[in-house]
Amino acid sequence: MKRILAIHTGGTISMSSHDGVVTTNEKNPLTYQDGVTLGTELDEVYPIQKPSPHITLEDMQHLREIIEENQNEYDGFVITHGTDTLEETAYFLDLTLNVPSPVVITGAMRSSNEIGSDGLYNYISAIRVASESSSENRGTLVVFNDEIHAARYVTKTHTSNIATFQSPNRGPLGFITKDKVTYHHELYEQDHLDIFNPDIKVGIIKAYAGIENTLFNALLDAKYDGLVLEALGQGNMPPSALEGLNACIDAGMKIVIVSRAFNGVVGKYYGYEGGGYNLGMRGVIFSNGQNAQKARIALTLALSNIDNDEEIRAIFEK
Ligand SMILES: NC(=O)C[C@H](N)C(=O)O
Repeated sequence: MKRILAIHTGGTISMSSHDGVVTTNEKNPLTYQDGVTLGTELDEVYPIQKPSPHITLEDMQHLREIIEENQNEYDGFVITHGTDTLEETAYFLDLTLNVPSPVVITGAMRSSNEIGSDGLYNYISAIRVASESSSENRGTLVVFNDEIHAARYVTKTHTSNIATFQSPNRGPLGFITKDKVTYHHELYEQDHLDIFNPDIKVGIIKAYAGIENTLFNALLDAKYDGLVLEALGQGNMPPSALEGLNACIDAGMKIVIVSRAFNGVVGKYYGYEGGGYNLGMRGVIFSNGQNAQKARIALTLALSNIDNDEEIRAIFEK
């Protein structure tokens, strides 16, 4: 029998709806007493009880430590989590953990007492995935609505639909049916970034037509170490913000560019003022496959661990 540790952290999966308003419960009502019917010995702990917009990088580090401390006692780990920042926690754990056992995160879009609540179903699916030997050495997995996604690529795509978690450009790693768990993608090579330095500050700025320098100057004044820039299209910026952006580059702030567009790649493509080619020639890093919030997790950890520019670049430019 596989030994599974479920770590509950809060989120809608632990909440209830009253007169149409979803509220937190002081005590998480989520539990599954019948692990044995899934062929598991299930232990449940409740170290955090927060809606996921309240989750911090320190909470993510705490979850990592719980898993590392218990890695010899359990064969797999399940985390239940709010969906708003679930992908950030999943990616933080994916980058920092170095354990072969499955680590599976899930949550719910409908709270515990709503009709069609997806919480218990997703939880049981996550326990099943965490109990499978084929889930080992795959990094952190996100299980939702019968699909298994890689932490690196998955994102929340809908504010309320239960099929919200998708991996744009990639698709799921596998799926869950009534009788089995199936993977149709092979393992992918994971980065491992051991140290989390809570003093590293990385912000996100989203580009828009006519964006001003002020946002960049604010990060500069607050001495941010890094910036993830959600640029336009294939990685271009309006000229109106170039003075601020260049001041950040000159000050040594590490800049990673992702796109405001949902699909496709960024890179040194356009040679006009503010175009990606020109920005690339100034040394910015282009990130493909990660959205801004996940590039921020990766850049925070990269700056915590590495002081070599090319090694940092290699984390993103795969
Ligand atoms: N579905 C959810 O869990 C959303 C909720 N606001 C949370 O992330 O905590």
